[in-house]
Amino acid sequence: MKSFDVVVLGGGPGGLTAGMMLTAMEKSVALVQAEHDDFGGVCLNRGCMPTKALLKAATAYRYARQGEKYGLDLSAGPVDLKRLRAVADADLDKLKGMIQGSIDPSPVTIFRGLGSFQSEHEILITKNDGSSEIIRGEQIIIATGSESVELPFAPFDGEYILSSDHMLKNTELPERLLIVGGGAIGCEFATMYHSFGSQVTLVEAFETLLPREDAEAGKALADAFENQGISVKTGTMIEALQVENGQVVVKYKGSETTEIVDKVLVGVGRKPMVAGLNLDAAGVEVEKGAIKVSPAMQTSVPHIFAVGDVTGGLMLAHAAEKAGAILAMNMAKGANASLDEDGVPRVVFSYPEVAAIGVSEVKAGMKSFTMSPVPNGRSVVDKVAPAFVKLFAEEESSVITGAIIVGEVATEMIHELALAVDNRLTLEQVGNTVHAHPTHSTNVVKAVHHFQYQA
Ligand SMILES: Cc1cc2nc3c(=O)[nH]c(=O)nc-3n(C[C@H](O)[C@H](O)[C@H](O)COP(=O)(O)OP(=O)(O)OC[C@H]3O[C@@H](n4cnc5c(N)ncnc54)[C@H](O)[C@@H]3O)c2cc1C
Ligand SMILES: NC(=O)c1ccc[n+]([C@@H]2O[C@H](COP(=O)([O-])OP(=O)(O)OC[C@H]3O[C@@H](n4cnc5c(N)ncnc54)[C@H](O)[C@@H]3O)[C@@H](O)[C@H]2O)c1
Repeated sequence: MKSFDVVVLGGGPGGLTAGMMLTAMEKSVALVQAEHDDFGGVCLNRGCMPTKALLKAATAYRYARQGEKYGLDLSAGPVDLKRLRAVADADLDKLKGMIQGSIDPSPVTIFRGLGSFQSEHEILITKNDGSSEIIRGEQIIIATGSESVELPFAPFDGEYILSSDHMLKNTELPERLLIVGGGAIGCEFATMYHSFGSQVTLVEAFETLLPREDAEAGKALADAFENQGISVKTGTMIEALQVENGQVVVKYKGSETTEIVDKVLVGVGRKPMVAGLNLDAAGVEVEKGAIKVSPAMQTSVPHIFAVGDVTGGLMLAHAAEKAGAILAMNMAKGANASLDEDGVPRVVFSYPEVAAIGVSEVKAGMKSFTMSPVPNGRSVVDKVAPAFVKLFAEEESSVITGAIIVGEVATEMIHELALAVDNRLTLEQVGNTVHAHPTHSTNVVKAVHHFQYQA
């Protein structure tokens, strides 16, 4: 039986980062990746990157259709999703090549297949062709990611009731698309398909979109969506989705009216990928569907660790990657460091974009300030809505503890506030920093100044 210092299950941002760092620190590492994805995990194969490639096409298409606004005569024919997907695939191939380029020269040992526990040190790897082998790890990292959650009354069928995985393979533009769930997936796909020309209805159970974020920002996003023509139904639950004659009949809870759509995307969250791991064979405990870990990512079995989406919490690629790096250092140096989730930016690539850092509500000893969106030079010539900026700070010290921005390039703008939160910078320090003209970021400094001088 082949034996390694560390066996890593899952080659997404969390597992790949941890595995490659441990290899660089001269551990013998086996990286086990299921055959249905290439290295890069959900993020590269069916998450962050294909969605962002298609959202870029959506932005280009939106600009082309609004050429007149800029004094341009542009013509935009209908969208061919097959062609867009082929372009996105070429991007993904480049990115996969870059990952492979870092794996190839490294001494890491690759296994392709599904890993599962045989005992607390042994992993069975089963390939699609049925062949299998068992390897041993002195230590083991579980980094198997997550999978889409289904609606109990309407399981995925891949044709009408779709997960984000299905939606990314879809090559037909639905005339009417219902999206269930106003989280990151719902808002990004609403932007994508609305831009491509579908009639989109976005349904969220809570009263605001992105309900884990600040409610005012969620409302600002919903208003922007409504102004564009996306139908947003917050505080709304669906009772039934019935496929009839090639369409889906949508029945809302507490209402007699029904709606007919062509396809439904269900984006109601993701759950840790623990199925099939045979965790009982190793005695690894699960809590609320996620692998139970200490802040330093140790499971209930001391030599087994878990990182990324499979641990629940923030399901973000950069969080998994950073946690993977911390875990690798912990394992190599016997340390106990943990990921500070307050320092992880949370961004949504909708139109407008939403980006947040740190706290999302006023806690004891804190104050907040919401700046009404004020047009500036950049927003006027770009012909876009000015950024909504909300800031949170400690009452006494004025140290910035959180921020949320809704607007053009918010996902880039957030990083100065991430630096502020991470380094306990004050409103004064950020306010004294000269911001280039004309940029959207001048609204951040304007918000800081208003916050400093408010009554
Ligand atoms: C549509 C969509 C868009 C997203 N967009 C963004 C974004 O823009 N920004 C962002 O930060 N995050 C985004 N995310 C979330 C991001 O993809 C995840 O948070 C991130 O990929 C988690 O990394 P991970 O390493 O924990 O797991 P994953 O990336 O899920 O990787 C785990 C890998 O392990 C493999 N695996 C599973 N079980 C086994 C097994 N038994 N044996 C071997 N291999 C196994 C899986 O096939 C997978 O390839 C998006 C997610 C989705 C679904
Ligand atoms: N840009 C990004 O970083 C990005 C993009 C896409 C996905 N992701 C990650 O992927 C994960 C999954 O995304 P997601 O959007 O599916 O999950 P999510 O948890 O972000 O949002 C799901 C939403 O669905 C709502 N919901 C749940 N059940 C519902 C129901 N029956 N009817 C109506 N609404 C319902 C919830 O209230 C919630 O607002 C998230 O952790 C997210 O962070 C990140």
